[in-house]
Amino acid sequence: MGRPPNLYSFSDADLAPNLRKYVLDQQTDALKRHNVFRVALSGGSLPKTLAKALLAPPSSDDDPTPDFSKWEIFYADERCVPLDHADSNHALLHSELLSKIPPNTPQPKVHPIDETYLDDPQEMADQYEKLLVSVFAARDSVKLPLFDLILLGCGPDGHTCSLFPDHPLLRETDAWVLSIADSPKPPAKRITLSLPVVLHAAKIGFVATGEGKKGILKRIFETEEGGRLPCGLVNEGAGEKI
Ligand SMILES: O=C1O[C@H](COP(=O)(O)O)[C@@H](O)[C@H](O)[C@H]1O
Repeated sequence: MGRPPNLYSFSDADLAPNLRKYVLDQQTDALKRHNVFRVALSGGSLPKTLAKALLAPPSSDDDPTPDFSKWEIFYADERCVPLDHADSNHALLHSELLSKIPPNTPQPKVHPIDETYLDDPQEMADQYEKLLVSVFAARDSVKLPLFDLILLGCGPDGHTCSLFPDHPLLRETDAWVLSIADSPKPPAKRITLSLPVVLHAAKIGFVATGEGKKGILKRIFETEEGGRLPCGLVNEGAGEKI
């Protein structure tokens, strides 16, 4: 078991500045380490919340700003749909955040899925894994990719990425990227980072907002069975890497 997670609770008004500080602190650390900030982002409610945090004007001259020219963005999970489809996590991030980064400023490098493989989730996962290998294991072979930050959502059933409760994918130990063709939440076909990849990240942050998340957070943190839900497994397994 890793370190117990830090839990923070904010009013709606305070979430954006605090999330901004958390993300930009990770940006600062990553840029000091290797002059690039490699993040994996979830879909669902996260892109909107993140956009609100990152696109706000700095509150003071000392407030760090996102240096998107140094960002490399990957997807923690993605649905096997076209990149402009309403169900696409990339489409969501694009409409909420990417499209709003001022065009006259340097843009992040974004790694969406390859649409060639929409009908073949396993091939899609293999291709995304190859992409991760080319980025994270270009010079040395590594057992797992080391993201500087993975930002996760928490579904009302305790799923995170596209790792669902009691699903056999939770037991996968080798692959970096997995496919799922029977997601209980539509669309059925998706790809997702594996649990070992998520747990290996330098920093992992869950962002859960709104009344609707109260019940599942209670289950995760206050019941024994909550520890076996995907979100609970991340909490149990994560530890400080850097
Ligand atoms: O299907 C998904 O759901 C989770 C949770 O979404 P939320 O709307 O409850 O925040 C999300 O993190 C994941 O990326 C997405 O594919």
